Amino acid sequence: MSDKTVQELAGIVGIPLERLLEQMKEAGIVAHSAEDTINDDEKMALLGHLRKRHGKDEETEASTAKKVTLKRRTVTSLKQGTVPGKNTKTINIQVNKQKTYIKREDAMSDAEREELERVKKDLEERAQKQEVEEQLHRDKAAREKAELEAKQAAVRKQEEDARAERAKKEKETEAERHKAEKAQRLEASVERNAEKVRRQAAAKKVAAERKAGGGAAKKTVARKPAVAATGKPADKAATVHRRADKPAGGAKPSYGKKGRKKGGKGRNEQQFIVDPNAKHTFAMPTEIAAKDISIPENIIVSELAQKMSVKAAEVIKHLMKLGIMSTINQSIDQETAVILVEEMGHNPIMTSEEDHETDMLAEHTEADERKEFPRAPIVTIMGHVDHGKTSLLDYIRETRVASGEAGGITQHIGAYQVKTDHGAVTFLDTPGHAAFTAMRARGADVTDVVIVVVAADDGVMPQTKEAVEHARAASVPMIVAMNKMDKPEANPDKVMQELSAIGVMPEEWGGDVQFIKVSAKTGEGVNDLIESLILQSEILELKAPNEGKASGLVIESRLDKGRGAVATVMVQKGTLEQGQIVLCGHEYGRVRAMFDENGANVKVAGPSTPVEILGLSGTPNAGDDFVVVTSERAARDLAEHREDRSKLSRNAAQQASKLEEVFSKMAAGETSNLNIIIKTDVQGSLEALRESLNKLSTDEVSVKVVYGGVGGINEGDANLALASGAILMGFNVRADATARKLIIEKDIDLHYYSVIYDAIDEVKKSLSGMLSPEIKEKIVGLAEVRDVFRSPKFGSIAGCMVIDGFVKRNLPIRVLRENVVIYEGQLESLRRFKDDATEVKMGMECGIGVKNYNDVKIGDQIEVFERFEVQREL
Ligand SMILES: Nc1nc2c(ncn2[C@@H]2O[C@H](COP(=O)(O)OP(=O)(O)OP(=O)(O)O)[C@@H](O)[C@H]2O)c(=O)[nH]1
Repeated sequence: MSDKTVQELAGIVGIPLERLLEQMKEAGIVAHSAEDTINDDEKMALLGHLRKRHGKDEETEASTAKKVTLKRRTVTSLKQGTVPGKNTKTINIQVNKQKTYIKREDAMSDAEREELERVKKDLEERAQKQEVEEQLHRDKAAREKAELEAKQAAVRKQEEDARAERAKKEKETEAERHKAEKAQRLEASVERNAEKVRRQAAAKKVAAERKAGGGAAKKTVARKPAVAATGKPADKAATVHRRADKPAGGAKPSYGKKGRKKGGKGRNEQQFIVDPNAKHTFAMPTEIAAKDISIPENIIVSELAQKMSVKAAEVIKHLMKLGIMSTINQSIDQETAVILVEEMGHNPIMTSEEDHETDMLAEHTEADERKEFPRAPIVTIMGHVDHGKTSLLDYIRETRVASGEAGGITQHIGAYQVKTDHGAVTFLDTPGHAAFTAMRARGADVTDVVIVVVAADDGVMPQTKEAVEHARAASVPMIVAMNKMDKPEANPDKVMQELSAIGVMPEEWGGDVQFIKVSAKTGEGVNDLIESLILQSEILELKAPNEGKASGLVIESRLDKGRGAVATVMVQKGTLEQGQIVLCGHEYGRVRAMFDENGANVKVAGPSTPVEILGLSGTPNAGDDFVVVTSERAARDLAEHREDRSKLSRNAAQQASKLEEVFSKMAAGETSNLNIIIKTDVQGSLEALRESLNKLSTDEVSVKVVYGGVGGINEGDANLALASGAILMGFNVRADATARKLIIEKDIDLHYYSVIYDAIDEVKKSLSGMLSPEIKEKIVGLAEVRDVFRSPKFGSIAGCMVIDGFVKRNLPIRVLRENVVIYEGQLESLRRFKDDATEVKMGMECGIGVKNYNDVKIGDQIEVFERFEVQREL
């Protein structure tokens, strides 16, 4: 190692010159400037000093071995000799090995050592610095924590103070409220007592006056001074009135003998201030207090009035303002009621009857949180006429049911269950689309799977397509049964082709519909069909709870002589037990007895089981739901509620057309809708007219026959025309007297026709705005046939009474029987008391001879009319 200047050493070690000089100074090495040299000893001395300063002992350091020498000696023996075991010589061979390990440090160059030292020192300094920093950090954290805790304590204290303050205030307010209430009560009590005193005084006065008037005046008058003489009552009266700041005499007449007695008994009267001038007044409310009025789907006018605390007449008046004529017992729909309630300054709250019913039902039925288990599929068979639906059902029933159940089939009910090795299948024995759609129309989707039966010898027919459509519309999976496979002409491929053409793709062709070849005659494939049904139900994962109260649907019902109402129900959930109370649509009752499809008495029925039940109050409709409820009373209430609801909705439906019409007319204008009511003499004309008129609808105008019927026009027809804003058309029929009155009164548009073409032509022209001058008929008079005479000259002569207008000779007439035109012709003779007459007025009798008509009868009417031309206005 060579000597180096301080400057060079500082460069090597990598520390500032000043610092090195300082450290050298501390180590006792004399060096003043950068140019001073520093030898090896001095360097070592400096290093030793630095180590010492950093807590390391030079000696210890020095004492640690810098070199380690390992020595090993091995001795081996070698035997020498010709004959083994004799004259042998052993030679020992010793091998000495020595290995010296030198500590790496010692092997370092000075520069490297210095470098190492420098790094060490640097690390040490950094560690020191870090320690100081950490200490500072710890101090800071401790300070912050203390501060935070202090703050939290302050906040807690503040909160506690606020709470205490609030509690104090509440206590005070409560005390004040109590005080105020007490004061109020006291005041009210004072007022009540004062009122009592006033009333008593007044009553006494009246009594005294009456007595005075009835001869007892003397006595009363005589008593007065006596009372005054005692001083007592007078004093009391004086006390009372003194307090009221009124002269004592004011109350004098009120105190007779009785008054004194009373005064003596009850001291209350003296304690209160009485103002005889005070009057009990009633201030009329000046504003309507808006109420929340709950409005169901339909509400009776009187009920609505009651809810708003007004008279029904008031409600009717407001309805009139809205253009609605109603009576007190009429039901109005929710929409109208809402408008009305708002008009009358209240807040309408719409409620749904369904919600109400659901709430009512929920109280008495089972909440649906029950555990579900797999159930049997419910199957409907559909298909074209004569394709074998009934035969297939019969085959299944006969083979399965008869073999499985003792006693065979004794009874036929609308559904039955067959048991198979793989599980049960329930068949709805109502083949055909009508039953299926009728159930669906009632919202009863009871079917899980549809079997579409197609005769393999016949192929896809119109009703097959319809069946497919129905199954699709109901989103029910289908299985195709290709029936009559026993027939030689059976062609299943054709069936598959035809069905796939309408989108029913067989599984074997890559579709999702199972096609099964069966024969209802031989039974071939029926097992496969049932198995595929079971498979389908497994795919559908049909499940239902089989415990708890039952619910389901009515399949059919009938009235049986001796047994009363009999309903076949399908249990969908839970278990139905004999003796339970059921609600079935609008009917209810205790299940007196239950029978299965074989007529065997059963006590319980689980999901997918059809049973016949006895004990209902009436026959429910197919598709009605049934539920088991807790009590007969609840069942009756619910049944009545449902009955009311349906009545109300029937009423409302009748009215809805009227209301709708009012609004739609306002919104769409007069020409957008042409409603027509037609009455005809025969059904054939009605259908022809209805069809032709409905076809006249265009994009701009919709022609709608809102009602059509056979027979004369009656009051109901006129009312309906009024309600629906419809025109009335009589085809060879006439309006009766009451209808006529209403028609005239309400200015209803009535048209009579005798030729269908005329009716259609007129409507068509009026729609296209091409109205030609109109030939109008005016009925000028009406005579009623009271007697019929035979005249050799004129044939039958009708002895009539003119009941309306006048009858004039030479005018055309019509003969009406029960308001239906039976003859149209000419008046041939008109006589009054054997004299010819030109005109006979209302209220007079006359004899009418009708040209070429001899069939007139008592009770007929003879209508006299005239024709004239009217220029149409567009
Ligand atoms: N050969 C043969 N004839 C069958 C088969 N299935 C039904 N038939 C006959 O086909 C005819 C019609 O059968 P139904 O069961 O009445 O047919 P359906 O579809 O119920 O007829 P509707 O009730 O009128 O719609 C009857 O004469 C049955 O005997 C079958 O698999 N093979």
